[in-house]
Amino acid sequence: MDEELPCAEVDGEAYFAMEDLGGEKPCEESDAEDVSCTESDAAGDMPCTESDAGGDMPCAETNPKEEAPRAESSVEGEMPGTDGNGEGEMPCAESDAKGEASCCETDEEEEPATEIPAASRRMYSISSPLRAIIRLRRRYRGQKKSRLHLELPREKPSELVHTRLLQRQLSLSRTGLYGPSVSLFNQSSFESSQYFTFDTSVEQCAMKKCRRKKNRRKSRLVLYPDKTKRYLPAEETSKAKRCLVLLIVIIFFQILNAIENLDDNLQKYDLDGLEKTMHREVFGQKAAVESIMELLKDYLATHIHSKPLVISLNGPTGVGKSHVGWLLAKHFRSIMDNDFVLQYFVMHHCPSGMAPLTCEIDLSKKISDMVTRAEIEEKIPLFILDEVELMSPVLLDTLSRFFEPNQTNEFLNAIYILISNIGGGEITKFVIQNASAEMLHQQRGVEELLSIVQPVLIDAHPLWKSADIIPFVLLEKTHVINCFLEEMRREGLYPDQKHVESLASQLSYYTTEDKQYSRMGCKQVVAKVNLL
Ligand SMILES: Nc1ncnc2c1ncn2[C@@H]1O[C@H](COP(=O)(O)OP(=O)(O)OP(=O)(O)O)[C@@H](O)[C@H]1O
Repeated sequence: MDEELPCAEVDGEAYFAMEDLGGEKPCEESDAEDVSCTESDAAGDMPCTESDAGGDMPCAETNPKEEAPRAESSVEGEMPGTDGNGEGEMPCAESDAKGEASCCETDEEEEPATEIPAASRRMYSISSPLRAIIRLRRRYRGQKKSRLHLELPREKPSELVHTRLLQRQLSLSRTGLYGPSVSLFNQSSFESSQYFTFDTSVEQCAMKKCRRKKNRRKSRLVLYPDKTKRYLPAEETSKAKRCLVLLIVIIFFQILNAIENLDDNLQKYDLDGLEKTMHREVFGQKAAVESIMELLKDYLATHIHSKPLVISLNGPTGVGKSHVGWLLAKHFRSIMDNDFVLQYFVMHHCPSGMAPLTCEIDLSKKISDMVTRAEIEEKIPLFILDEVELMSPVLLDTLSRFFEPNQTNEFLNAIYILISNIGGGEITKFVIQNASAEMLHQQRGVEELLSIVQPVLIDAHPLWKSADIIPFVLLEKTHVINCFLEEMRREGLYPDQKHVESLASQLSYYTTEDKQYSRMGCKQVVAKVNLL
């Protein structure tokens, strides 16, 4: 028993220790130790006997795939020679009976007959309970090994082998079964061999995993720095901001409403219709008509003004100033009531025999009453003052006070049309001198003409400083013919072209190189037609 017990304890470890020392030691070498071979067979988890049976498998082949089933079979007690032989007999006999390539059967065939009985005898000499303990211990170790494989599933097969070899080396060195030389060898090889590196790598791997986890936690902390809030700031509702937005919206709608009101005013006064009428019935004064309509459109676009609109129609006699006055009065009377249009003729309303103070009071009363009524009804009154050149300086002064901007609103919302032939001589001279040039009917010519006429008017009275001056130019012969045709149609006469031309030729003209300008305009046309 002294020799058998160590053998029983050594079991698989002794065998693996020999493998480690010898590298790939064939089974015959391990079989040289009878006990180890027999125990391996008895346990059924040692591959050495199989390699012996095959004769070509090295003993170092510790294929886990082959070990696992053997361990299971041992646990289940299906190993031949133990469970099959219930009396504790060697499994070899039953294995032979079944015809299976059992390990012991192979040993018996290959090993000398003298050695087999000795080994069998030693094994048989161990009592059945002891062998059962040995078997249980081996099964437990086998299960432990298989558990180790499951714990390291990603390791490569070669690395697994090295790991197991290292574990067994350490086990051997602890037990001291192979003496101090073996322990020393294992210790030195463990310290200097490549296995140490591998083993360390396993630990490093575990360390790296731990570090990775720590890093992950740190990275999460980085996402939420200490001085940063970890929640979205609550939106503060500012009342001032709401009020500002409301104010902007109100202003926007007021602007929109004002724009619509502008269109409403233009439609209310039908300025487009007025413009068409003016272009149709006023001859030779295209620039003047356009200027008048532009001023009216600008002023009548809104009801709020800083000063009244004062338009001064100036030009020589008979060119259509009063005619335009009549057309404006007719149009605005058709749009508004007669109460908001005043035509003031100086020779008629303030004759030469009347006291200037009376004319002043009368004119002031007429204007004040009309603007007051117009303000109540939100309308803009129109004052057409003709023959202004005949007004006394006192009346002009009175009139000028109504043009000032520092007044109440009702006086600011009014249109004054001043008709006079003041500056007519300067306009006639300018037109004759520039007859050949086309600038007369262009903006540049109008501006130049204004620069001549305006000083003359302001010199006559300062009220023209606040007036928009519209110069009426001389009418050409073709315009005079049109005046005849229009007047004959108005009187119901047949407009014979040759007759009209002969009538027009009876008037006097300013003759230039290629044009004829009527000296009296169309003033004599009415009288000539009345003679027909
Ligand atoms: N440009 C014109 N287009 C159409 N008709 C005109 C034109 N000019 C004058 N007439 C006709 O001649 C008549 C007299 O013209 P109007 O009274 O307008 O002249 P005026 O410029 O006012 O001259 P005055 O300064 O002497 O009063 C008008 O009744 C009108 O029929």
